Amino acid sequence: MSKPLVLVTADVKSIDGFNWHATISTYLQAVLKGADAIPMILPALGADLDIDAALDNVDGVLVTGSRSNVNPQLYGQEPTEANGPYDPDRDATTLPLIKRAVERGVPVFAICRGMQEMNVAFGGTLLTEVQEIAGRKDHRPPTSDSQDERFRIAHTVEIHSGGPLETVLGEEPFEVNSLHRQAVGELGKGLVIEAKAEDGTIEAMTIKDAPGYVMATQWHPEYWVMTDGPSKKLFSAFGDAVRTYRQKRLAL
Ligand SMILES: N[C@@H](CCC(=O)NCCCC(=O)O)C(=O)O
Repeated sequence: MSKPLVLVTADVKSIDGFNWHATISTYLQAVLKGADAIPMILPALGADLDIDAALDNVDGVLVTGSRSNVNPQLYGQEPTEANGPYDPDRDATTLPLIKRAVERGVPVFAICRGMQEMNVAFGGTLLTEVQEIAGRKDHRPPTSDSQDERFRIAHTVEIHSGGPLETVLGEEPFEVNSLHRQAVGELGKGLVIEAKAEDGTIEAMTIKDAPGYVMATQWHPEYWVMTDGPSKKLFSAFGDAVRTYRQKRLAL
């Protein structure tokens, strides 16, 4: 069978006076090598993009992380300069993309900002500056020029029993990296917690009764996908889901 195609979401970056639609190559490499699929960057063209037409031709969606934050207006709060940077074109693309992909049963894997977007897309809220909330730990990366250092293993995650994450990774707690200052607050409609950090931060989610595979992690399995067991298993499970979806899609 030919290789499955996976849409990878893009950030909008201003470079040399132009808007570029880009993502970090570790996400693309993880789709290519960890899921054995072809990554295709979906530009953040918002309402100009026909999301259903894009989804008609693919087998999965990877919603990437990003330093920008989801605009709080999208979950009923006020934007502030301190809470930024924002990326309105990305928000206008990823929120409808996630919603439609989940509704249609297209496999979705959402990472970090991607998981936060999934929660907002289904009506949930986000907490901001988690490190300032009583009882919470600092989930931000260290300041370093070394990405290996920034994506270092940072804390333990405990898996909720009986869910799809336990099916993929087993029941034992495991270690993850951590590069965020926001976190899931009130859960969106249908969202189910799959894992938490020791300080109660929601670390993984799926969606109850979704017609297709859905997984979201607050940590970054793409970064260590070639060397870390749980990261490998997560991308391999996503790859299996997109291959199964492709078989069905091409048989129609
Ligand atoms: N901005 C949000 C989402 C965090 C996220 O996706 N982080 C990826 C950052 C990658 C990097 O810093 O290189 C938040 O802060 O919670």
